[in-house]
Amino acid sequence: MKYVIGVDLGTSAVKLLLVNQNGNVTQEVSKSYPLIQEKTGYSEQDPEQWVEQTVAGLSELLQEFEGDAQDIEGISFSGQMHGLVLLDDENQVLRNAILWNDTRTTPQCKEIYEKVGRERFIDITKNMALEGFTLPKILWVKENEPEVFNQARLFLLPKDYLRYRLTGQLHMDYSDAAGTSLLDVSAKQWSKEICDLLDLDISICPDLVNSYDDVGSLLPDIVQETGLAPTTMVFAGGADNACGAVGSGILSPGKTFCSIGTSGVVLSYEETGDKDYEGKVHYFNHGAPDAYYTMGVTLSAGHSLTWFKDVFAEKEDFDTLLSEVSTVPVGSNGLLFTPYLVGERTPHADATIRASFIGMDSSHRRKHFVRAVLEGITFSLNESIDILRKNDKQIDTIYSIGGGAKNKEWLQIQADIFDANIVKLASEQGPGMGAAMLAAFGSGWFDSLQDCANEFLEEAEVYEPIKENVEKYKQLFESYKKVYRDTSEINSDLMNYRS
Ligand SMILES: Nc1ncnc2c1ncn2[C@@H]1O[C@H](COP(=O)(O)OP(=O)(O)O)[C@@H](O)[C@H]1O
Ligand SMILES: O=C(CO)[C@@H](O)[C@H](O)COP(=O)(O)O
Repeated sequence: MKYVIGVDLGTSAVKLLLVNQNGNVTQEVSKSYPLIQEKTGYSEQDPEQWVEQTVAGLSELLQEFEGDAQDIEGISFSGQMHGLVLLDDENQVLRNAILWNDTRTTPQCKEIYEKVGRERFIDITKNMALEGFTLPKILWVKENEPEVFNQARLFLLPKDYLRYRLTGQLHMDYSDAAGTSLLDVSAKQWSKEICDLLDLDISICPDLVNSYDDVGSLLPDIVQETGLAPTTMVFAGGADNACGAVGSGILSPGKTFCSIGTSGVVLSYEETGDKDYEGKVHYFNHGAPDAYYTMGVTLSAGHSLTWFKDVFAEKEDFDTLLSEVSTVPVGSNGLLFTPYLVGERTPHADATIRASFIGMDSSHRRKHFVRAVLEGITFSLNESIDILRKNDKQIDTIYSIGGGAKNKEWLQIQADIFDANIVKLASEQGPGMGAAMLAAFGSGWFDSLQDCANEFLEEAEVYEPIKENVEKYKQLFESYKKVYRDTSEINSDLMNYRS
């Protein structure tokens, strides 16, 4: 039997999947690393920890692997998007990586619009200038840490740095490059115009490759440390959402997924890169050949539930915390939650907004808060679905992936709020599976990613919307949307009290 490995470099952990030629996940390893949050709005990680934990995870995987290491033909990567890794002329990391959920760069986003022009910027990058994206982070370092910036020769994204440390080769794939705000998304090339207008040397941008391209082999010391074979081919991989799309079969028009990980994403396949969504949703290059996708992002989706658990139920696991959700009625007895713990992206690009519980009543118990958190996260994702539907997308079936797809009640809540059939796949590890599929396709096992999806992906369960709940949620969604409008000014005042 032959195998491939999918490495998903997530925000909370790196997850490794060993997948055989039939698409079965035969081994899984997960290794976590911390976030570094020095101030409100800051979110960083030490790239060295990504490398250490991935190498440790690969060694563990290989120790337990009963086959011959040479049977593992390929490895590829899925990575948390947008994170800035700056390298000097000896390819040494210059500072901690600044991550996708770091929102310190509001002034730099303004500067981008001032110098490039909002319309022109969206025309080239197909996206708004958002705090989480990479370009404003580069400008922040340039302005705030000139001694660091002056040494910077190249920037990479998280999984590209990890791959560099495993292979010694420097590249970035199109799907991840699309999230930097420096790529001309339709033309698939770095934008010299944006670099020039912002006084950046275009040589800071790495060489571009396809997600399924063979980019070299493992370094001898990595082979030795992990037990992998030197013959294992390394494929570039892609942005976690592009890989999630591959790994849940979003490979043709009309297909949509909802992913609830640390962030939450609603993503839909696009055949071309030339539609005009005016930046209302993200519009990026796919991991599949010549394809694109649109998506809306809830910054704090699973993160809201994790936050609630850490603060109010530290010692419980998610299954215990969620065990009473089905005993709470639709609408959590009048308790509403908005998941803006770290600001928001879609539909409100707003780094200042913060979360709310509205409607607290002395009858409410912890279980009401838990259901309200699940409903609030799902309402937020429904705002993205709303935008896509208003742009003539037909969304009647949604593939649900990520940690949030582990809970049956939550899957039913998704079906009822989205008013769509929710399909849970046999593996909810979309991005890791997508990375493995890129390695399988790159290794020549299949003629196309679609053929690979036909072989690898299996629908496990379908959740249908319950009419009565759909109606109740439709009304509540209108109240949910008012919370942003009515709390944004208060939250902006409260900024003065945050440190
Ligand atoms: N058993 C569970 N039931 C419901 N939600 C869960 C469960 N386990 C984890 N989650 C949610 O999934 C999130 C993690 O999802 P994951 O896809 O692993 O994230 P990431 O790739 O961002 O690290 C957690 O933040 C949590 O909210
Ligand atoms: O910023 C985005 C997408 O634009 C996030 O989706 C990140 O890519 C990280 O996601 P997770 O760690 O939640 O998977």
